[in-house]
Amino acid sequence: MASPLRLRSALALVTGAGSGIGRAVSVRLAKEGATVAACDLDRAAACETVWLLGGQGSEKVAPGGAHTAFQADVSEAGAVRRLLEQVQACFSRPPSVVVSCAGLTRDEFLLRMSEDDWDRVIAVNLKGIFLVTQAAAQALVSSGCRGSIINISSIVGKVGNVGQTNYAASKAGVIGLTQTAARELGRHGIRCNSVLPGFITTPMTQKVPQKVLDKVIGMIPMGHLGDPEDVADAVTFLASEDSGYITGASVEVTGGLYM
Ligand SMILES: CCCCCCCCCCCCCC(=O)CC(=O)SCCNC(=O)CCNC(=O)[C@H](O)C(C)(C)COP(=O)(O)OP(=O)(O)OC[C@H]1O[C@@H](n2cnc3c(N)ncnc32)[C@H](O)[C@@H]1OP(=O)(O)O
Ligand SMILES: NC(=O)C1=CN([C@@H]2O[C@H](COP(=O)(O)OP(=O)(O)OC[C@H]3O[C@@H](n4cnc5c(N)ncnc54)[C@H](O)[C@@H]3O)[C@@H](O)[C@H]2O)C=CC1
Repeated sequence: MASPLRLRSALALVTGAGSGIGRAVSVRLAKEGATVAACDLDRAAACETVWLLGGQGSEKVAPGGAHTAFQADVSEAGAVRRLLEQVQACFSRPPSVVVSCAGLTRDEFLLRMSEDDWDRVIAVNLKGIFLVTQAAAQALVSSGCRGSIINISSIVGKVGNVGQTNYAASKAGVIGLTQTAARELGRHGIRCNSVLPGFITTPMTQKVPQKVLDKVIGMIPMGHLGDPEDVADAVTFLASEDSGYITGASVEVTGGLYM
C-alpha cells in the first residue's frame, strides 16, 4: 500500500503548472508532501497554482519549504538555464522530481500547415522538454542526487491524429528522447518516463470541434473523457519510489483509447 506523504522530501519542478494537467500534477504532488516549483509561461497562472497549493498568501507550507512560482518560456535555452538556477538558489538543492507539462497545439491539415505552426509546436513541445530534461539532469548529476523525470507526451505520439502532423511529431519525439535519457541517466539513479494521456478535459481540448469530440468519446472503451487528475495520479506514481524500478516506460492514461 502506498505510504502517506510518499514525496515528503521531494522538491518537484512542474512546467506548464498554470493550467490543466500541470496544475493538477502540482496539486497532487503537494498533497503527497512535495514542495512544488510551479513554472509557466504565464506567471499569473503559475502564481494562481501556488496559491491553490497553499504557497504565498496562505499558511499551509510543505515540509520542504514554501511552494513557489517561476516564469519561463521552456523553448528558450537561456530561460531554462535561468529557471534551474533560480530554483536551486531558492531551495538550495536541485529538483528531484521534474514534470514537463508545458505544451501547445497549432492544429491544421498537412496540406495547409504553415512553417511557423510547425516550428512553434516543435520548439515548445519537443525542444522545451529537451532543454528542461538536460538542465535538470545536469543539476542532479553534478550534485550526486537521484531523481525522477516525467515527460508528458500524448497518445497522438503513438498513433498520430488528423490535423496534427506538428503535434504528433513533437509527442513521438518526446517518447524517443525520454527513452534515450533513461538509458543514459539510469547509472546516475535518475529515472525517466513518459506519460501518454488520451483526451483529457482541459483548455487545450476545448478548441477541438464538437463533431470530432462527439466521435472520439464513442471510441473510448471507458466511454468518457479523462480528467487532469487521472494523469496526475499516474505522474505521482512515477515520481515516487513506488515506481523505483521503472524507467524508459510509456504509461498510457487514455481510458483505453488506441490501446
Ligand atoms: C472519426 C473521428 C475520430 C476522431 C479521433 C480523434 C482522436 C484524437 C485523440 C487525441 C487524444 C490526445 C489529444 C491531445 O494530445 C491534446 C490535443 O492535441 S487536443 C487537440 C486535438 N486536435 C484534433 O483532434 C484536431 C481537430 N481538428 C481541427 O482542429 C480542425 O478540424 C482543423 C484545424 C484540423 C481543420 O479545421 P477546418 O478546416 O475547419 O476543417 P473541419 O474542422 O471542418 O474538419 C474537416 C473534416 O475533417 C474532420 N476532422 C477534423 N479533425 C479530425 C480528427 N482529429 N480526426 C478525425 N477527423 C477529423 C472533420 O470531422 C471534418 O469531417 P467532415 O466529414 O468533413 O465533417
Ligand atoms: N488535454 C489533453 O487532452 C492532453 C494533453 N496532453 C499534453 O499535456 C500537457 C498539458 O496540456 P493541458 O494541461 O491539456 O494544456 P493547457 O493548455 O491547459 O496547459 C498548458 C500549459 O502550458 C503552458 N505553456 C505553453 N507554452 C509554454 C512555454 N513555451 N513555456 C512554459 N509554459 C508553457 C501554458 O501557459 C499552459 O499553462 C501538454 O504537453 C499537452 O500536449 C497530452 C495528451 C492529452
